[in-house]
Formats: sequence, C-alpha cells, structure tokens
Amino acid sequence: MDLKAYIRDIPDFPKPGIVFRDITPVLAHPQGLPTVAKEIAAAFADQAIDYVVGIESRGFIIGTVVSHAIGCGFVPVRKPGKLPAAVHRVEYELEYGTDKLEVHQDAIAQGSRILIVDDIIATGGTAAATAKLVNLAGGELVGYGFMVELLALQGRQALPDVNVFSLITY
Ligand SMILES: O=P(O)(O)OC[C@H]1O[C@H](OP(=O)(O)OP(=O)(O)O)[C@H](O)[C@@H]1O
Ligand SMILES: Nc1ncnc2[nH]cnc12
Repeated sequence: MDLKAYIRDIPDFPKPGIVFRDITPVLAHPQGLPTVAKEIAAAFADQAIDYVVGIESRGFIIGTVVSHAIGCGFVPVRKPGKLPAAVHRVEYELEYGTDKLEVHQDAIAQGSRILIVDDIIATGGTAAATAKLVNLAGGELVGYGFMVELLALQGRQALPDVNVFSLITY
C-alpha cells in the first residue's frame, strides 16, 4: 500500500506557517495500521525488543500496533498529570510550543531493550525527551520507529546514537 498517498497536508495548523501532516486517512484504511506495524516491526525484528515505548497521543495509536506485531510489551509515555503512580518527568520543546512528558518509575524492568515509537518526528524534541525518560526508568534504548519523518527539521540530530527508522519522509 502507498501510505504516503493517505497523508493529508493541512496548511497553517495548529499555527500559521506549520504544514500539518495528517495521518488520519492512513488510520481509516483497513491496511493502514497493519502495514505500518509490519514494516516498523520488521526493521527491528532481530533486536530482541522487550518494550515499545509510545508517546501520547498519536504515538499510542502507532506504538500499540507495533508492540503487538513484535510480540512485546507496551509502555505509555504521557502528558503531565495523567499517570497515577510515581513518575519520572522531563520538559521538552515542540515544533509549535513546549510540553512535559512522564513515565511511571516502575514501568520498565531494569536493562530492558526499548524501541520508542511515534507517528512523526519533526524537531526531535519529543523523541529526545522520551529517550531521557527511558534512561531515567532504567531501560536500554535500542532504536526509534517513526511512521513519518520531516527531514527539513533535522530531528534525527537531536536523538541519541541509536538506529532511527522512518517509513515515510518529507
Ligand atoms: O519532533 P517534535 O517536534 O517533538 O514533534 C513530534 C511530536 O509532535 C506530535 O505530538 P503532539 O505534541 O502534537 O501531540 P498529539 O500526539 O497528542 O497530537 C507528534 O505526535 C509527535 O509526538
Ligand atoms: N508538521 C507536523 N505535522 C503533524 N504532526 C506534527 N507534530 C509536529 N509537527 C508536526
């Protein structure tokens, strides 16, 4: 399936000057998520991943299907104040603002092999912050899987030196 044909460009959302890459038509296609999951899982098939860490909220949609395809656990990284038990917290910058992310302190067994999954890497701020959370929680970051990469923003350069896989680039 040609996934890129199912991504819509929405100009000036959520702020003037941002071209929002809308993945909802991919989600609506019956082969959309299965294709994304299969391809990201295949890229890390020999990496003995213990957990996919997915980032709220679009990262939950992609990350859970990838964890199912790999056959590993899923750990949610959430926006502040949503996780009920003790958390690690980091602050980070978005393409269009700042935010904080949290993970449960006991979410990851020490030394577990982690794949971080999100729908899009733009500036890389969210993904870099998530790597810090994985570190704080005691995981070993193996790599990143993204559905979309916005190359002009050079987000990869903000990430630690691990395998970064993206399915669709702009
Ligand atoms: O590489 P970056 O510049 O950090 O941007 C990428 C992040 O931005 C979006 O999330 P957003 O915060 O808009 O939240 P959402 O998933 O809840 O829509 C997207 O889902 C990524 O998580
Ligand atoms: N341009 C963009 N389109 C969709 N999601 C995003 N997240 C950060 N930048 C984005």
